[in-house]
Amino acid sequence: MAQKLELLPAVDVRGGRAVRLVHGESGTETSYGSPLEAALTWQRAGAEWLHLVDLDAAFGTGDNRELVAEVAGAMDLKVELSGGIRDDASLAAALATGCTRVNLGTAALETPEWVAEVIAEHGEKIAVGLDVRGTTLRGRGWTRDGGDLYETLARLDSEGCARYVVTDIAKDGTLQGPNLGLLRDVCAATDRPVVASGGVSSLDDLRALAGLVPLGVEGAIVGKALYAEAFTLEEALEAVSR
Ligand SMILES: O=C(O)c1ccccc1NCC(=O)[C@H](O)[C@H](O)COP(=O)(O)O
Repeated sequence: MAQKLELLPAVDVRGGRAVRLVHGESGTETSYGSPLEAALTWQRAGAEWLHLVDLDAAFGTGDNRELVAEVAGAMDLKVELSGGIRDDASLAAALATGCTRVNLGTAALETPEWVAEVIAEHGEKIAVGLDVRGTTLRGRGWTRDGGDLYETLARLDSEGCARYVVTDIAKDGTLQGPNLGLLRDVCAATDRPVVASGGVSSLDDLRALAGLVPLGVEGAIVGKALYAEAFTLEEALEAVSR
C-alpha cells in the first residue's frame, strides 16, 4: 500500500505571536495569537506533526527560543523545528526541546562543512530546507541568494542528508497552490524524501501533493490555508488518508 502524505501544520513565531507571512517577507505579518494555543489546536485536531518556526531567529531579529521550547515541550506529536539553527549552540538548544528533527537552511549555504558534520552526527534528526526562488536558494530568512538548488542538493545527498523541506518562496503564504513542477524536479534529482512547503490553498492541492508520494514527496507543510480556514485540519487529514 502506498504511504500516505504526512501533514505538518505550521506555527511560525514572531515577537512571541503565531504569524503568517507573504513570500516569507518580514513586515507582511498577520497575527494569529498564541503559538501554544495554535499548536494545541492542531494537536487536538489530530495532527501527527507540527512545523514550528522561530522567524525572529531566521531573520536575525532576536529569537523566541524559550517560547519555542515551551511549545515543543507541550506537544505529544512530532515536531520539526526551524529558524536560525546555524551553529553548535543553536542546534543544541533546538535538539534539547525534544523535537523530532530540525530544519537547517542558511547553514547549509554558508557553513557547509558544519552541516556535513551534523548530518554525519545526527542523521535523521537533520533535514535541510531548500528555500528557492526559481532554482536559486535563499538564506538568512530568505533574504540572500545562496547558490544553485541542484548543485547544493547533489552535495547534500553525497553527505548523507536524510530529507529536504522544499519551499517555493514565490508561493509561500499566498494560497496560490504548491509548485508541483518544482517538487517533481527535486524528487527526480534525489532519492531522499521531500517535504513540500508553501502555497497550499485547498484540499485539491493536498490531493495533488498526495499524488506525488510515489515520486518521493513524504509530507506537506500547511500554514495560511489553515489559519484562513480554507479547510479544517480534520478535513485535510481525511483528504490525504486514502
Ligand atoms: O522556515 C523558515 O526557516 C522560514 C524562514 C523565513 C521565512 C519563512 C520561513 N518559513 C515559513 C514556513 O515554513 C511556512 O510556515 C510554510 O512554508 C507554510 O507556507 P503556507 O502554507 O504557504 O503558509
